[in-house]
Amino acid sequence: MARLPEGTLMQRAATGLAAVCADLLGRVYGRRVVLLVGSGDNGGDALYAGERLARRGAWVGAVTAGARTHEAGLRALLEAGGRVVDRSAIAEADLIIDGLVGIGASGALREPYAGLAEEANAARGAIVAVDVPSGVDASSGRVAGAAVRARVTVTMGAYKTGLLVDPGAAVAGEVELVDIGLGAYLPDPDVAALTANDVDDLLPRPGKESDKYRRGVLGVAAGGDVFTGAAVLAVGGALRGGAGMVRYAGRRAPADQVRAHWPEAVVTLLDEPSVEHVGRVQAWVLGPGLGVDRWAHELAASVLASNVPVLIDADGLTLVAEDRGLLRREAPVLITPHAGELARLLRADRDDIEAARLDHVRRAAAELGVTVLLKGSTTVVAEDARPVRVNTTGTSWLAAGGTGDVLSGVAGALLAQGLSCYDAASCGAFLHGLAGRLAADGAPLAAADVAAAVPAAIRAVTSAGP
Ligand SMILES: NC(=O)C1=CN([C@@H]2O[C@H](COP(=O)(O)OP(=O)(O)OC[C@H]3O[C@@H](n4cnc5c(N)ncnc54)[C@H](OP(=O)(O)O)[C@@H]3O)[C@@H](O)[C@H]2O)[C@@H](O)CC1
Ligand SMILES: [K+]
Repeated sequence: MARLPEGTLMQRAATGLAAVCADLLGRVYGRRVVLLVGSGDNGGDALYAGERLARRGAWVGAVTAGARTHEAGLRALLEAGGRVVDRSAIAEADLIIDGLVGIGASGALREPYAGLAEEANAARGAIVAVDVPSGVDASSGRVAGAAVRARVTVTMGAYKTGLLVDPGAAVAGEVELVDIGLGAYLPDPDVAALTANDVDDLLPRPGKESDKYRRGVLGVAAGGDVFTGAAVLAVGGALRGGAGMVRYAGRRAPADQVRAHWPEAVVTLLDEPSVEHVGRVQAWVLGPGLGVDRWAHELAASVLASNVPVLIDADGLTLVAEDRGLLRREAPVLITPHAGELARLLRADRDDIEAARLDHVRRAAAELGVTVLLKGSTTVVAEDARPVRVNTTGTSWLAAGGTGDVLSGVAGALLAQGLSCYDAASCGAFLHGLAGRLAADGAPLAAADVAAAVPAAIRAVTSAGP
């Protein structure tokens, strides 16, 4: 293992932390920044970030809470013009950096840490927590006593479970990950998250020799007489997600709608509930708006009898919840339930799933032997023996009808282009969440807008650069 010079990781952490603070302040020069500094390296991160802000002209004061203080960090802050102050400075700060404790903490915050956390919460300045909000247990999200309530948490190297699970998640605010270049050396964490660069690396690109077949053909078995729109949205997501070609197979009403909206799609009108004569595809999306009648059940059985990966969503999930035997197949399966659909599949209680999403998504992957993308306020992807991938993009505006159908199309297109279920699900969720943010831009969105914004999301991750 290559060794990094001592302190390199902390310097990278501090640089990322200072950049987020500067963004939040807008103008750094002349602003008042107070550092809450505990006795460990979490305090060291805060001191070095304070040094950087002081060099840019901020007034920076450190409130030291422990019996010891990170010596080199304190020296750097003082040399840059910062100072040690008493706790009365907290109330006047424009920005408070919480470097009391990070992953080295154990149990409820002791004094004077707990009191400092309460004073920071009561102050007018925005709080940026270093690594985790002090008072939150990094490995579980448990809060045993006082805890800092952060506007933003800047976390180092990897997402900590405690930032993703309530009550920790509720006080973490927006979570920003700083890549400190540790990835390869960290022990396999049990949760992980893709960055824009990761998605850029994973996304398939058409090469010179690509034709529409080689780029990947996606079959879509969706839509019924009642929900024709679901088929239109899933096909739209698939076309924007980069499928070389989309074959739609279904009944008259949705087939007419798909044809009208997407002349690019190849539409097969099904007389029988079978996809045997639809032509070759590299993957299927099964279920959005399909219905749950006998015909839909037979069509599901026909799709699942194929030897290519299948993404199952919506009514498709109701069908397999009633007949789990359908999931017994050789080729991979990706399911994309929300909590209610997962509750039916696991014969569990919906509220229990909402309260412990990580546990349930892991359980579903292990018990059903499939890859699981659990939709919700935080979308998570699980596959047996892999870390759960937590999606960091997205917006609450995405809680709108039809957005799930678009996600099915996008993730299905990635499956058809050769990504594994695990990568297709997590890249699909990332792009869909980003497309949602771009489409919403602070206002309500319609599902079709999300599909339309997928290419912009792909351009955004491609141009993010290393
Ligand atoms: N790992 C890495 O690669 C990198 C890590 N980095 C950073 O280092 C952080 C981890 O630093 P760490 O290990 O020094 O522990 P940390 O969280 O500062 O706290 C430990 C101190 O807190 C105290 N304390 C404990 N419990 C307490 C309580 N309930 N109430 C009050 N006090 C309590 C305890 O003090 P003691 O009891 O010994 O007096 C102990 O000394 C990490 O979160 C990240 O920010 C980055 O620089 C990048 C690279
Ligand atoms: K902290």
